[in-house]
Amino acid sequence: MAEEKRQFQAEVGKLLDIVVHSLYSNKEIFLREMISNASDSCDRLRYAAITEPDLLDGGSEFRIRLIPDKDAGTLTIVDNGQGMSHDELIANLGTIAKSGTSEFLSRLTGDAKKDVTLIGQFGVGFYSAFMVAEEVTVISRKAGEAKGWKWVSDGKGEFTVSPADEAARGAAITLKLRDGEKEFLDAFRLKSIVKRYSDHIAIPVTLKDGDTDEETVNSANALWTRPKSEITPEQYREFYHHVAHAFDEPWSTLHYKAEGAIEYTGLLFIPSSKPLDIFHPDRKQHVKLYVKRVFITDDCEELLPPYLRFVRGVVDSQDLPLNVSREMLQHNPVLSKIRTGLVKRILGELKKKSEDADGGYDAFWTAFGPVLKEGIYEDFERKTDILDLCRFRSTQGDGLTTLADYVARMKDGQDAIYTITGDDLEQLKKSPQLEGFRAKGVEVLLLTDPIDEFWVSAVPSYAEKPFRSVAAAGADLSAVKAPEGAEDSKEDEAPADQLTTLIEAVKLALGERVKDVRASERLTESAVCLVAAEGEMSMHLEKMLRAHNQAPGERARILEINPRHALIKGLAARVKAGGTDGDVEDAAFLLLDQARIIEGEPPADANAFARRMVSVMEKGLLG
Ligand SMILES: Nc1ncnc2c1ncn2[C@@H]1O[C@H](COP(=O)(O)OP(=O)(O)OP(=O)(O)O)[C@@H](O)[C@H]1O
Repeated sequence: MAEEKRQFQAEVGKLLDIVVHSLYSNKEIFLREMISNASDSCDRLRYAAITEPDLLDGGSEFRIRLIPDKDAGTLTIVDNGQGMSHDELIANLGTIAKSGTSEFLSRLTGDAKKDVTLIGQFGVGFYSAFMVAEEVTVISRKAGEAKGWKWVSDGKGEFTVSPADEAARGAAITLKLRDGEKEFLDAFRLKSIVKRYSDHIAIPVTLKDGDTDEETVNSANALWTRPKSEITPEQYREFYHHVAHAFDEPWSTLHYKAEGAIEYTGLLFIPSSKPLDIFHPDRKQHVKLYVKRVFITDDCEELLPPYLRFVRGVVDSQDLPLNVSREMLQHNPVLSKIRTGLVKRILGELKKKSEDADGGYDAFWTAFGPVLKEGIYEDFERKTDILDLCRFRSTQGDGLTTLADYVARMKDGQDAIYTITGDDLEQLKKSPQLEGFRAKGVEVLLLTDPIDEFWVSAVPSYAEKPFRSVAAAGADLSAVKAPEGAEDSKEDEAPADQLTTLIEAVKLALGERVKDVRASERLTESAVCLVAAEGEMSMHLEKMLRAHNQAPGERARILEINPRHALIKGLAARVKAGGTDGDVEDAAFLLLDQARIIEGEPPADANAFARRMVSVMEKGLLG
C-alpha cells in the first residue's frame, strides 16, 4: 500500500494550531505525556496477554526507552506495549475522542496567554509533542499483527500513513526537535524530567546516551506499593497527573492498605478543579483497577458509585484472580466489599476535610457538591452521611451552611426545613414566596443545582425535620411567632367578606388557568405569587423538564393573593361594592400574568397581556 494522506479532524487542527504556536513555558511535559501513553500501552498488553499469551511474542519484559540522537536532532521514545493498527493510528492520532473537547475548544479565546492556561488544564496528550517537534514520526506494530505502520506529520493539518515493514511490537515515536528545543537531547536534562514526572511509572524507563550503556532512570516500582513515608508530595502529585490524565493539584490524597478479610491498596485523589466531563451522561467512575500490580481495567463500574466519579487513582487487589474477566467483575463479592470500603474511606476523608476550617472544603463543595448530592438518593445506606457533608446557600448570611447548623437555628414552632429551588441564586433571593418567611425570621435554603429538585422530593427528612418547599402549598408558618413589632394584624387585611368575594371573582375570571385562588400567608410585599399544589411537581422542576421536552403540558398552579396589599384591598372593596366587570376581569388576568413573569414564565397570551396593560394604564394615567 502506498502512502495515504489524511487531514486531522477539525478539532485536532484547531488544537494543534494552538499547541504549535503556544508560548507554553512548561514544554518539558511533552515527555511525561509520551511516557504516560507508553506505560498505559504496556499495561494494556500485559493484561490482554493473560488470556492471549501469544500477544507477547517478542518478549514479556516491558520497557520504555528514550533514545536521543544529537546528530539527527531527534528524540525517540520506544515502547514494547500493544502498539496501534493502521486504523488505530488514524483514529487515535488524527481525532480527539476525549469528552469535554468541544467545551474546551469553545472556551478558547484567541488570547494566547489565557488559552495557554486552558491548555495546561485540559491536557493535549500526544499532541503536546508538537510543542517541541517540527515533525513527529510514529512507527508502530500492534501486538498480534504482522504488519507495521508509519505515521508522519508536521502538525499543520495533515498526516500520512504508510507501511513500515521493519516495525517492532509497540510504538517508536520520533520527535524531530525544533531549533531552540535541542535541550531535550541532553541526557542530564532528560533524566531530571523523568525523575520529576515519571519516576512512579512501574515499567523501567531507560536512557541510551551516545555510546554509553542503557541506564534505567526511574524507580520502576508501582508508587502505591511503596511505604507512605518514602513518597514525597511531588511524587504523589505526578502520579496523580499520570493516573488521572489531569493537570491540577490534587486537593486530597488518600493512600492506605486495607488488611483483614479483603486486602487491597488504595491510592486515591480528589482533584482541586472540576474536570470538563464531570456531567457527561455516562457518569463513569475513574479509578483504575489493578490485581497484584497488574493493570486490569480503567472501566470498572462496580468499583465506585457514580456519585464519587470525581475520585481518581488506583485500587490494587490481592484477592481477585489475575485472569479476572469483565464478566467476572460484575456482581463480584470481593469487588463489592472493596467498593464498600472505598466509599467509607472517601466519605470519612471528606468528613475530616469538612471539619478543617482551612481545608478548602467550600471550594471542593462548589466543584463537586452537585455530584456528591446524587448519592443522597442513590445510596440509601449513606444518605445521612452525605447529607452531613452537604453545604447550602440560605437566606441567612452569604456563606454556606450545613443542615445541622440550619436545624440548630430553627425558630420555635418551626417544624420543617424550608427550601426553594431555582436556576439563579440572585433571582431566588427575590422570590415573593420568601417574603413571609423572611418577615418571621425563618431561614430558607436556596437550592440552585438541577440535582436539588430530585433529592428534596426523594428524601423525607433530616434529623426528623421534613424538607418542605416554600413554593408549594402547605408551608404553614402560623405556629412560628413573628419578631416583636412585625406581627401580622388582621386589621391590615381586606375584610374577610370582601376577600371571599374577590377570590370568587378571580376564580371565575381565570377558570381552569389556575388550580385555585387563595389568600396568602407567605406574601408581605408582593401582591401575588404562584405556588404548586401539595404533592405536585414544583414549578422549577416542571420548567427544567420542559426545557428537555420531557414534561407533559403546563400544570395549573395555585394563585395566592396578598390580603394586606393595597391593590388587593382596593380590588376587594370594589368587587364587593360593584360586582364583577371587565376591569376586574382584566385585573385578574394581569395578576396571574404578573405572578407568571416573576416565576420566569411568559404571560400565557402576550397580546392579551399587552392589551389589558394598555387599557389599565390608560384608565390610571388618563382617566
Ligand atoms: N505509545 C503508544 N502506544 C499505543 N497507543 C498510543 C501511544 N500513544 C498514544 N496512543 C494512543 O493514542 C491515544 C491518544 O493519546 P493522547 O495522549 O492524545 O490521549 P489520551 O492518552 O487518550 O488522553 P489524555 O489526553 O488525557 O492523555 C491514546 O488513547 C492511545 O490509544
